[in-house]
Amino acid sequence: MEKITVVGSGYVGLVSGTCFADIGNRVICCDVDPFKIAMLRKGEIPIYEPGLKELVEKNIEAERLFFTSEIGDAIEASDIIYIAVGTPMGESGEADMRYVHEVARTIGQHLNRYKIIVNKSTVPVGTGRAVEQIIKENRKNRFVKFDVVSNPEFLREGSAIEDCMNMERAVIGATSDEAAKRIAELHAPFRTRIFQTNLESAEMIKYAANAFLATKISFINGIANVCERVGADVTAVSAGMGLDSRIGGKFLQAGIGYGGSCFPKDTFALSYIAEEAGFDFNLLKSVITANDEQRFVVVNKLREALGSLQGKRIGVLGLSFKPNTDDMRYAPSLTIIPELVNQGASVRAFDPIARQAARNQIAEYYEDFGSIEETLEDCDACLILTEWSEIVEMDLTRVKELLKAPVMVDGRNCFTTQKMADEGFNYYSVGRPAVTVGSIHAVESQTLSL
Ligand SMILES: NC(=O)C1=CN([C@@H]2O[C@H](COP(=O)(O)OP(=O)(O)OC[C@H]3O[C@@H](n4cnc5c(N)ncnc54)[C@H](O)[C@@H]3O)[C@@H](O)[C@H]2O)C=CC1
Ligand SMILES: O=C(O)[C@H]1O[C@H](OP(=O)(O)OP(=O)(O)OC[C@H]2O[C@@H](n3ccc(=O)[nH]c3=O)[C@H](O)[C@@H]2O)[C@H](O)[C@@H](O)[C@@H]1O
Repeated sequence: MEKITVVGSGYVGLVSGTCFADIGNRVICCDVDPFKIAMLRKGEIPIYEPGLKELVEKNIEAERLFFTSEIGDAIEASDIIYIAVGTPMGESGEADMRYVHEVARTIGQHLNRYKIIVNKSTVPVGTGRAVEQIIKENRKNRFVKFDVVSNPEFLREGSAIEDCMNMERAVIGATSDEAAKRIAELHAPFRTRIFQTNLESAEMIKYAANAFLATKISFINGIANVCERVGADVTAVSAGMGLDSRIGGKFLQAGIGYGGSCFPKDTFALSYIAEEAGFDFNLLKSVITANDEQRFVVVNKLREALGSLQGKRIGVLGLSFKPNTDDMRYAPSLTIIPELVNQGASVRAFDPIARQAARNQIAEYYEDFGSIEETLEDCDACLILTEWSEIVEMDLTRVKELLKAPVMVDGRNCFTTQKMADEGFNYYSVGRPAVTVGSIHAVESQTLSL
């Protein structure tokens, strides 16, 4: 059993802190936001993440998980301090390090005995060393020792607990072998692979992994754009490519580009890091530009389907950047909906969970509805932006009755073209031939084992 304090009770701090408690440690999650802490103490969860509420409640009850805004006291009471505060995008695309540095100062001021300081936030190379320096400058007793470890987080929103409990690997970079060993042992109940390296490489692995995944997405979106023009089907192309184990089938889903709290900011941050280091990372810059442009693919398809958007009413289904989260950070809907309005359309929109979060950001651009039925009534077209299960499983016959004409633009390729042809839709998806009522469709692709 380790005594752990997690500083920052946002997405990562709360999920990882709860998971550390669940495997038998005593964990104090703290935050500068007193309202967040007050909510958490009552078992109320400030974010939408499947299974998190139950796990928090279980560990509060078991007296393994605690919440406080007395950060100094929490640090003094623990032996391992995780830093899990935000590193948002700064003005020039760089990671804004002010919160990490502030926490390092607080840790220095409360370093009452040996501690291991572990950085979980996504940070530029050199941050571990900077944290070490800040703690040294702020500690009251220069004989009190400490180590700094980089242990980046790889969870995904929407499947965060599953990702944490069954992590594919834990990356650990440390200033001492003993500290690395102790953090590796902390991960033993997760039965995961440990990859130990130096501080700098551990910090870089996180950016490299996110940038590579973002590259895969922009690449397949580029292939999708070619597929449409030459009569190929990107879902078949991804499936066929993915059968090669050197490529792998994951993160090859074409659509409206990546969003969320991390890929957009981390690709910018890595591009900035490269530039500062004297390397013009053109490939990564193109990934970012391609992603920005991909948003507008669905707007163009709506124009293709409807002629002009002037005076048209569009029913948008899904607002969050992906299903199973209410996170609206860099969600494609934030760009697409205002563009529809700029082009003269009026927008009605529905999201099963992110309604409030979306309203906080772009309320002036659309009318918000509580169901798919209300949203689509009398619309000229339906536009899918997030593949929530409610949306993928909706009754298409009913959708057709609600719309003025059976026009659907699908930014997430939720349905097969065959199904939409059978249902009688004019269906425009990403990287696949458009379906128009009465058109003939080829047999779906399949893998045969001989
Ligand atoms: N959200 C995600 O899915 C993932 C995020 N990450 C990385 O983890 C880090 C944290 O991300 P999120 O949890 O999404 O951020 P978040 O914005 O949800 O939470 C950050 C929390 O830190 C608190 N905070 C700020 N300054 C503080 C201070 N001085 N003392 C105590 N608390 C303080 C804030 O009040 C906030 O509650 C970022 O570097 C992010 O890139 C890594 C993997 C996944
Ligand atoms: O550093 C982070 O914060 C996290 O960023 C991503 O996780 P997350 O942003 O929660 O979500 P993903 O499932 O990776 O999806 C990101 C975006 O890419 C899009 N995407 C994903 C996969 C795909 O094939 N195609 C595609 O367009 C999604 O719709 C979404 O907008 C990474 O997957 C995590 O490993 C990482 O820890």
